[in-house]
Amino acid sequence: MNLTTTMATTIHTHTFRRINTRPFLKKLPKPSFSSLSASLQVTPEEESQPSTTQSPSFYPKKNQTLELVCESLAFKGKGVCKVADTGFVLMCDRALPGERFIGRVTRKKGNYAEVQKMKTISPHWDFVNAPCEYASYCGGCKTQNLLYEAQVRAKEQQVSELITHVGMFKDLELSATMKPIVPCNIQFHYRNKMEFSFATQNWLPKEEHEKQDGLGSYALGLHVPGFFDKVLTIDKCLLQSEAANKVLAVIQDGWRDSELGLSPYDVHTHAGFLKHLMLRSGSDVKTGLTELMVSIVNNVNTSVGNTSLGEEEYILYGKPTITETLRGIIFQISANSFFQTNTHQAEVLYKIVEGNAGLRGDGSEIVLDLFCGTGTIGLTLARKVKHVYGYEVVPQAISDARRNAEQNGIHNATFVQGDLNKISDSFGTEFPKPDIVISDPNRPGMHMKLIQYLLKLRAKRIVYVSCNPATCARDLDYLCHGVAEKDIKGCYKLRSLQPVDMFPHTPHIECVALLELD
Ligand SMILES: C[S@@+](CC[C@H](N)C(=O)[O-])C[C@H]1O[C@@H](n2cnc3c(N)ncnc32)[C@H](O)[C@@H]1O
Repeated sequence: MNLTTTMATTIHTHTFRRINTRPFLKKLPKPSFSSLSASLQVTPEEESQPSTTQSPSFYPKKNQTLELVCESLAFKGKGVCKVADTGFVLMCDRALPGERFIGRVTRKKGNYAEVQKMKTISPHWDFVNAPCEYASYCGGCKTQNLLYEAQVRAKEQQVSELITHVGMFKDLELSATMKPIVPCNIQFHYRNKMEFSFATQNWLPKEEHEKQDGLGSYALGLHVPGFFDKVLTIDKCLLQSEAANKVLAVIQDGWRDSELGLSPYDVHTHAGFLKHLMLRSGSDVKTGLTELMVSIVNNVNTSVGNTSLGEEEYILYGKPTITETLRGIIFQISANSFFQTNTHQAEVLYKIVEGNAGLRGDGSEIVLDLFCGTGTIGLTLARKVKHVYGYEVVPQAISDARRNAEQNGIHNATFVQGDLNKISDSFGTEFPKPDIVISDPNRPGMHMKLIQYLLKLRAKRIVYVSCNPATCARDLDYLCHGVAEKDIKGCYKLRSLQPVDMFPHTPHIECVALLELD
């Protein structure tokens, strides 16, 4: 039978306290990427050693080996190398700023090529030993052996480049608006949710073959980057809590037991039963209990895609939700609902959002909370405003948001389920004109229809929270400069742009942008 199952296990653990990030920021040196001049040596395919020939009209051949120096990190954490004379760009996974290495050209794309790292000649400037034994292969963390201060500098640099080149905000305009990145004071065990995949084949790096012998052919772990069918078995992830690691270890010990008859899902044949394991941790403020298993949820997913959550949910043990506390508000979250995965840094993020919202605090303003999830941002603002209207596509998240409002005694918040990519012309007639719009879309950013709606609405302030600086730059460009091909004029001014690091050791970057009517 092609029934595939996602098992979601939720556990209780500690809530982190918010820590002042300012003192750390002062210590961060300014980005210094421009001080490194990229060097590149070209090797003809037939020669085994890299040569020192440089061509001004360089265009690499597939399989060509090159000596390269990584200049900076691009979106998704790939290292950027450039040909000195022509600026031709080569992208290399796991190359870090300052690292000199031999790379092989694997793919040519329009105006850049992809390179695979073969051998490091000299390490990058800020090398540190990665504490995780899987760091060299796992797709979760890619920059663990880059000093954390250098990681955040690289992220800040990326945001600045995207907003200049994609967002078309000029350097001068940007220097007045872009703020230094807010780092994350907790750099390990910060994730309250991790998703692992089951697979029929356990991928092992060559040197690990012997060491891990005996694990069998099945795998439960994280995907090897770039391969939808290769999973690296791991029994401990340094990004999740120690409690979640204990649960993972127990499951690793037992799930291959043939008597249980739980075979992993096979992405090629679509046979098998277990597809994903999601571990979520929360905090129980009432009991203060930690490391308590509160629920096991079986989520049935009949799609053959890689989505982890499907159509039906069965509570196998315990409660349907876990509890989390943010900015003094208690949230109940069900397995299908989005919740910020770094609770500690979500506190920091939401404080920035509130600061940007610039609420008068006299209870007179209307807030529109787009992509509201379980209502987290709207509910943290509700006590200062007249009314919050939240929109979200996932029905369970809307039920959670309504229940969260009720349980926290908040009666001035309305949550509506709806797809913001498919808004009708009448969207917005059901609520009064908002003074402040909060928009927190997922990675694809905002649909053009929504952008057009916002440009017509002309709320005095938009706070745009983004987990993808590329689509954030695009949407800010539309809102501020308009969309020429559609003859739409922009009407906002970018007042501030604040990158926030929510995910140390990974390429992900969060940003909060403040737009005000021009
Ligand atoms: C980055 S999360 C933000 C959630 C919330 N603001 C928070 O901080 O917890 C993005 C949310 O947008 C929702 N979403 C994604 N696509 C959507 C769409 N087309 N229409 C409405 N909501 C959508 C997701 O389900 C998710 O809850």
